[in-house]
Amino acid sequence: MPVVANSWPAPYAEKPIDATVQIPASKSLTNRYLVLAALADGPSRLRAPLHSRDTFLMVEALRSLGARITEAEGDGRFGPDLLVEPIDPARPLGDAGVDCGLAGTVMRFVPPLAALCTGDVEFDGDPAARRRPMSPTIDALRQLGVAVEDGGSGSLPFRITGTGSVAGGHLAIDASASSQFVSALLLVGPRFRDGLHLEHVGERVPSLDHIAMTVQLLRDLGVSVDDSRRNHWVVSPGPIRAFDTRIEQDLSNAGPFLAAALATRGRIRVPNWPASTTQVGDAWRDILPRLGATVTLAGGTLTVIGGEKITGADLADTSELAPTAAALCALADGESRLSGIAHLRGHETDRLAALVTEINRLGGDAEETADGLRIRPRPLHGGLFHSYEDHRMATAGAIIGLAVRGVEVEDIGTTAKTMPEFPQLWQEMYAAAPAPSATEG
Ligand SMILES: O=C(O)C1=C[C@@H](OP(=O)(O)O)[C@@H](O)[C@H](O)C1
Ligand SMILES: C=C(OP(=O)(O)O)C(=O)O
Repeated sequence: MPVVANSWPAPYAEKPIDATVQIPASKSLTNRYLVLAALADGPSRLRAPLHSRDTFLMVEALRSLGARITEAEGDGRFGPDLLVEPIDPARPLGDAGVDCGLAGTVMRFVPPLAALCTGDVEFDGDPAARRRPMSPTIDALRQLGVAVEDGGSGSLPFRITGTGSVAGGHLAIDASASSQFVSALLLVGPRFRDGLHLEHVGERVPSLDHIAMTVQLLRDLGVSVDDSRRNHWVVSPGPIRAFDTRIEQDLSNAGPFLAAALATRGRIRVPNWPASTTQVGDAWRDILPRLGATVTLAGGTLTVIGGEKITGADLADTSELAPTAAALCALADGESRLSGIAHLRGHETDRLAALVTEINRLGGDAEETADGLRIRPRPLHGGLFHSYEDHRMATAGAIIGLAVRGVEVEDIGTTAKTMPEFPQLWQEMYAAAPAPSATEG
């Protein structure tokens, strides 16, 4: 029986798990392609896209700005394809409202798009969304001559009044709190009259891989982007080509499943691993061997085999992979340092504080550093792992629960943000493990 309401007893693996898993599509790719389709020069199709809370919120946001989005039967295991007819910036909006939920991609990517429309758009989100950094977006739009009413808060909620066009040109922002401030403006930049020369001023920009993904997608759709100068991005004005594309599975969300190989000394296979990709989750191929796993990519299948033990490691710039990596480090037999992730304090929750609190609650030894975490080995025990409305905290708890008896994860349903199927897929993976023998456990 669960120890508290709304808690999920994490499956504990008596034996090594040996399973093949299929992961739903990438949130970052799906939501970028949705925005690009809404701005494209004709109708587009997303094949096998992600269907999760964050993509649902994006679809609804784009519909409220006038995009027509419908479903069509496809061959994806996790839901239908999406057909998108672009927005017409000249068509006046009625009273439009955008619910951002807790989705960074919605709260950062949609406002510049609303600025291109004609009319008022009200933005709000979950209570936790009001705590996420937004002022670079608000400042950027004002620099571009767009009216934004935020009551002086610099955060959600706010209202944008679009006039149907944005001149664009040079724009300086501080994107040190999130790469999404850069990606958001680049995605819309080709539709500004003069294009966009975006300059970052401030501490270093985090999650650069996500900006590289944005640049690559724009180029793939015929947009000229010059990113040859550090902290400068120049986007030429011009059309965004309509497309018909298949969305890769989410390699970041593959992480918790791959981690199961390390946590249980097992073996996990993920087929259809892309041969080349812009997803940050491809970095699992570098990270997991440093934690003691053997990783091979052959015939399009990534295979991860857990070692006898998880080794500690120094891992830099793990971005959204950090909570998964931290869960493994909490199970390691050596010290680990995760650096370059100070900005995780502004994610779904303050992830550095949350990880330290929850790992230590289970008996672990984790502490915050200026820009990350230090985790030392100490035996863990069962208990309640809080998820803070954060999908990656919930999956971190599930990973620890594989190796530590009696872990319960509070609100596993929060995984619906990017992977509503998580509890089912986790159970399927677990059920694929050899049954425990009568003499053990
Ligand atoms: O553009 C994107 O799709 C994302 C960018 C990153 O944001 P930050 O730069 O805030 O880390 C990442 O952590 C987030 O999960 C998704
Ligand atoms: C930081 C994340 O999400 P968001 O897109 O809401 O920023 C994440 O998924 O780890």
